[in-house]
Amino acid sequence: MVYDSPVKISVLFPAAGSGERLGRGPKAFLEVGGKTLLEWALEGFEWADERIVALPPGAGFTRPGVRTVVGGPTRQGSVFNALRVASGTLVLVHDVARPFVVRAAVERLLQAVRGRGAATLVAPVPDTLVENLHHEYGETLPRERYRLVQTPQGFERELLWRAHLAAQAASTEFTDDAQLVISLGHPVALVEGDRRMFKVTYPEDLLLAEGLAQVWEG
Ligand SMILES: Nc1ccn([C@@H]2O[C@H](COP(=O)(O)OP(=O)(O)OP(=O)(O)O)[C@@H](O)[C@H]2O)c(=O)n1
Ligand SMILES: C[C@](O)(CO)[C@H](O)COP(=O)(O)O
Repeated sequence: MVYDSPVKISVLFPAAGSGERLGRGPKAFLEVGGKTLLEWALEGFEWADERIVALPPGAGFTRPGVRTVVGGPTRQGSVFNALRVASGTLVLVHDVARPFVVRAAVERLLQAVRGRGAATLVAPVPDTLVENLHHEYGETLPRERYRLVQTPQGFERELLWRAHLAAQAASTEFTDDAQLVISLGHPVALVEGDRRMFKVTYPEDLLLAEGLAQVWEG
């Protein structure tokens, strides 16, 4: 897609998860390096025209220039609630569970979204990849064929909206927005991400995040 003039960009932040695998309550309000994960994620997109956060039900958060909505029971539901009030031509969706936002990776993503209409950051698989065969070493998979999916993911807003409406009509649930768009038959470009944009998922990830926060230069 070629855009004649600068386009409005909305960033949606699903932040309504319960953080079960971490076991410390909703992750959005956990602190690393003296800031909550939500604050880290928002700061990474301060340049955006519009930022919309889907909060856990009952949670309060106010910040000038940031809109909030109530999240849904699933990540997909939370993104849907934010998307329905978004007004940008392009929309990025970014997990607040990924506090470290690498600007160069986001720039690469935006360039792909402008050209292809849909793109996601991905990272290589660093280790040998093996099938778990009832707790025994199964078949090894050719890791160069696989990628770990990161966020942000970016889309033309109209395309993502149609994908969410179709999934809702079919009662299908996906773990990310790329799969929603693919289910409409639209390809999603893979763009080199950055391993620092890891998802804080398990307790030990908090230690890694704390260490990275100490040396983070934005
Ligand atoms: N109902 C939900 C579930 C998840 N999320 C968000 O989606 C992202 C996905 O990350 P994940 O690690 O799965 O977060 P949680 O769902 O909180 O973690 P867990 O699955 O361990 O409960 C997070 O930013 C999370 O806040 C959301 O907005 N609404
Ligand atoms: C969107 C995502 O971050 C891509 O890796 C991921 O799927 C979300 O986390 P979940 O644990 O699947 O909810």
